[in-house]
Amino acid sequence: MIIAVDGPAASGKGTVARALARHYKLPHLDTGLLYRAVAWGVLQEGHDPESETDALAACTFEDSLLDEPALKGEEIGRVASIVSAHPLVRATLIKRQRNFAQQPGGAVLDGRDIGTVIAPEADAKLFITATPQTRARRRHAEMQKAGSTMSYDRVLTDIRARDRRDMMREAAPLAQAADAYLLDTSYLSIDAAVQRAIALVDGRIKAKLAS
Ligand SMILES: Nc1ncnc2c1ncn2[C@@H]1O[C@H](COP(=O)(O)OP(=O)(O)O)[C@@H](O)[C@H]1O
Ligand SMILES: Nc1ccn([C@@H]2O[C@H](COP(=O)(O)OP(=O)(O)O)[C@@H](O)[C@H]2O)c(=O)n1
Repeated sequence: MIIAVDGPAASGKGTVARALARHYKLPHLDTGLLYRAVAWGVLQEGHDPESETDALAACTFEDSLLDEPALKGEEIGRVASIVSAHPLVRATLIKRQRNFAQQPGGAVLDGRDIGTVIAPEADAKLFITATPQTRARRRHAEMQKAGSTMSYDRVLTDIRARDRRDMMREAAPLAQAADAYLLDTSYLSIDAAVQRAIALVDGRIKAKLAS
């Protein structure tokens, strides 16, 4: 079974995807980490994220880089959204994601284009969302815990800028697949969001078995 989980920054898609993977005993891939790894490589070299050639040169990296805690930073997320708009960067990272999705037994993947491009054949697709203010509050709390002093207003501005960039780009923009369930987590606790996601996936499995 392949489960595709997409959505904007700090919507809770990673939290839901990890919980689904645990529940259905499936491997999970946070595909945002791949773009973050490219961003990391570009910054390490002092290269320009707006340059497709520079970004492409950072697409070859060891899997171990994905465990690097520094990839989680907000600045890396911002640069990831710049490098991820380059079509050749996306094309280079596609195979890795498709191989993961198509492994025997299935997988859960979360990102921006899983239901639309990476695994359009997924058995269940969720599009997780929340208001920009809710997402900024969550990201701000996370950052404060990690020692950041960035203001809530700045986090909100950055989230809106990232939404715009991810939705407006030509290559695989952030979009809800036509057959994805929309799950708005703005007013749901983590537990409630996870229970709702499991119910939606169970419903999809039952419908598939019955058809
Ligand atoms: N429904 C929710 N209610 C409150 N906090 C949440 C909820 N879902 C996720 N969070 C918190 O918000 C932050 C961002 O969640 P995460 O799953 O990493 O988002 P994403 O993967 O979409 O960027 C985390 O600190 C997470 O614990
Ligand atoms: N499948 C994906 C995943 C991430 N990305 C890009 O990578 C950036 C970082 O993604 P992420 O999922 O790690 O970011 P958060 O939602 O966790 O903040 C996003 O802003 C997207 O521009 C993408 O283009 N396609």
